[in-house]
Amino acid sequence: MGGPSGWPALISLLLVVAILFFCSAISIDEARTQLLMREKMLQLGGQLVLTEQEELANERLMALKKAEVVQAMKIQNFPPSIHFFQAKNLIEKSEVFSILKKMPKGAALHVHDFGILSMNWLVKNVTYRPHCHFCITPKGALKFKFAYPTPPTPMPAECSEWVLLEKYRKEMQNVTEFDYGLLRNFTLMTENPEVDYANQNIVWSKFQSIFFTISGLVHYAPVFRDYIFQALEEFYQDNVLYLELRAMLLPVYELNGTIHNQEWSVRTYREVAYMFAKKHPGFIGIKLIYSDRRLKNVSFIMKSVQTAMMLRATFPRMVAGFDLVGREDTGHTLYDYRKALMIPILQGIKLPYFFHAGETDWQGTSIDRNLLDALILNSTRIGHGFALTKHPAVWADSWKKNIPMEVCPISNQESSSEPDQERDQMFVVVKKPGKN
Ligand SMILES: O=c1[nH]cnc2c1ncn2[C@@H]1O[C@H](CO)[C@@H](O)[C@H]1O
Repeated sequence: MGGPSGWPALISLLLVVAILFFCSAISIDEARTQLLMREKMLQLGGQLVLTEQEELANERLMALKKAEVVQAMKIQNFPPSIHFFQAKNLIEKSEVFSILKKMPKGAALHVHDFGILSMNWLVKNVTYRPHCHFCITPKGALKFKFAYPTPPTPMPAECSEWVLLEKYRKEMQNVTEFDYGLLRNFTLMTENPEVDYANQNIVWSKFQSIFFTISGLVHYAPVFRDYIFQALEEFYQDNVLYLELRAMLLPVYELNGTIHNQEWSVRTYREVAYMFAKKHPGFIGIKLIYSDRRLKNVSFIMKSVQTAMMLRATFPRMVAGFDLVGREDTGHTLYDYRKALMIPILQGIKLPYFFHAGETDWQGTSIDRNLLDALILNSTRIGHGFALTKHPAVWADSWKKNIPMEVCPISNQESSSEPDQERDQMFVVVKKPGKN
């Protein structure tokens, strides 16, 4: 009997269904909003409360960022997901980057003495100074030396005869091309990183040869001063107001061959930073983390630890502590050096450590255990540390002990053969253990 009398029932049934449908739709939206809110709170900086003005600035920045992401999706080319050497040009064109460049950074806490400025300055400024000589080692590496008169020819096993660069350039047809060639010798930059740096041995070997090559330029006393000043200038342009530098304090030389000691170098860093601060409002200063190479035998490292203690006692406001640098995978472990690294504590002297540790993919090896020893030796901070994700106990304790990780995804990408792996681990490391 489904006559007209059945209509109201049908209509109410439909109404119930419609209400149920909309209710569940609303609850889906609500649930999503809630989840999104929770995730936002868990994000880095998610609990920051912005002022009205900051909110406005954030909205503008996020709008620009979204536009860049949309564009990247369209052309399927997203700079953070490609190799830095290929992405650098794109990054430099980004409006978001130009804003980030101006924003206050505070401090740069992990930089190395030899890699703190644009290498083009070395080519265009330093190699054009008078008395600059070069020679070529049997392995094809360039070596530089400022000297007057031209130094005697080295042993053939060491280097070719010294060539005065000024004279060499005068006789050259294409100086621009030569200078570009120099620049290629001073940086890792290449168009095909995946091909040119097929494994980590190749990239680290080029990396070391760059430091070898520029060393003779940077350690010439008049250049050394200008080098520090120019580096601070470049950081200041990026709004970095304080730096802690890993410095090996290698001998600095004068034109007549006089060689300066490590105290001289620390004093020079101090003088230049002071002079720089006078001319640049807001600049705070620099500190040095005296560093030695983890290739050396334990007896040498014992001496370096003592040097670090001496330098810190002499320059307590300039020398922050000690670190070991160089490729972790092929170097000595912190455990190998335990006798040296325990010297300060056994003498009741405080020498803060800033160890590179966990800059390795080789899980379960003795190198991978560096993170354990960095923690046990109370490292003030840990350099890189991307292996931390494989050490939940160390991760938890370093969080408890307030030991920050100094992260640099671009460095990890450059020194790696699997560009994205370390970078992805890095993003996890900056979070609290066990959190997303
Ligand atoms: O990311 C790094 N990990 C370990 N050592 C490094 C890194 N970058 C530079 N150096 C090392 O620091 C010294 C110059 O101060 C160089 O020996 C170089 O190999």
